[in-house]
Amino acid sequence: MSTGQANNENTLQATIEALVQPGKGILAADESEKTIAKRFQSVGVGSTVDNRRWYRSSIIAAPGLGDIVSGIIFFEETLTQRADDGTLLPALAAHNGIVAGVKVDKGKLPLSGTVGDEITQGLDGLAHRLTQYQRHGARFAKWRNVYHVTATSPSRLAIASNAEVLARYAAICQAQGMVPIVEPEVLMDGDHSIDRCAEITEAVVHEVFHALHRHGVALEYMLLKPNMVIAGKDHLTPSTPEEVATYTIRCFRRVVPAAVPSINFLSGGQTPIQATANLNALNSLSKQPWALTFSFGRALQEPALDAWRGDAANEEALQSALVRRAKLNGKALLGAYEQNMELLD
Ligand SMILES: O=P(O)(O)OC[C@H]1O[C@](O)(COP(=O)(O)O)[C@@H](O)[C@@H]1O
Repeated sequence: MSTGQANNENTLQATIEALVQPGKGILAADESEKTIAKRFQSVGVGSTVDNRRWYRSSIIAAPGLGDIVSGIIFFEETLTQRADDGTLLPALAAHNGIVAGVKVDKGKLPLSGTVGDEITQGLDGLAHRLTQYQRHGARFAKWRNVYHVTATSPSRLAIASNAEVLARYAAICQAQGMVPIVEPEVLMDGDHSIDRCAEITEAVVHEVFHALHRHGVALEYMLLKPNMVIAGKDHLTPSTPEEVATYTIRCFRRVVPAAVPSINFLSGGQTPIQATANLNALNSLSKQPWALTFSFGRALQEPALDAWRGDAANEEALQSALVRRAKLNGKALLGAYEQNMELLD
């Protein structure tokens, strides 16, 4: 092994140790411009550069957040923004005991040759961008692929080509000393059953690990950010936490190698309470080879956005709503969350 490779491995290992800590998870605050505009609109706020800067600096600085959140995924723009007192936001995160990462994909496009499938773009120039992100303090990266579920989708082509792209991204990150978060998201949109979600998730994640192997990605130095196995939002009967836990664990035991240190679930449109209850059920089963934790976006931020509603005077309420939700998820990591905790302050 060359000295460069050994240095890289030491860097990757240090980042994994900072991110994968008992009782902690990751906060996803990397909404693209279109997505953050939707989230802000839901609480009557316009998505200006300064509103995004102010809101994100408030969540990053939330007192006590670092006790439950080991890392925050930033959107590119956030890396170079400053808090009101002039502190750069990655430095603010470090000050709160939190590692900064960054979303590096460039969104999705229709996948030619398919009906309704999409492919994520952003590989061109990625190595160069990573160097810049690292200079701004990012130590890990995230790339999201999406898979729509219908009776005939996703196609084999979508499963194969998205896996290839995700593996190339992960290999480029590791070569630069950045830990990749690998996110294949089987969407919850639709009326499909939990069995259909399990079938697709198993095929998708299996293909992703096959591609990661082909590209020589070291599984010890990556994190997986998948969907939970759950029925579609419009399915007649919603999945119970016990069903979600049983199906999810069965699926991932089949296709995720034990070398992966941690599975950090996305919330995917589950309500905050539902996501916490499901995470709790996942951690109530027998011990698994990987940590089972969160990398929630909406399920952590919804209460904070609601408390804020665009008024700076609500900063304390925003921050305490976020930390409260994070703490409830912290309980879920121990399998110690109970629904009546929602009523407590
Ligand atoms: O804005 P985009 O690129 O569509 O991403 C949407 C969001 O999906 C996530 O990957 C998962 O978020 P959720 O937990 O809200 O499903 C976030 O990291 C990201 O902000």
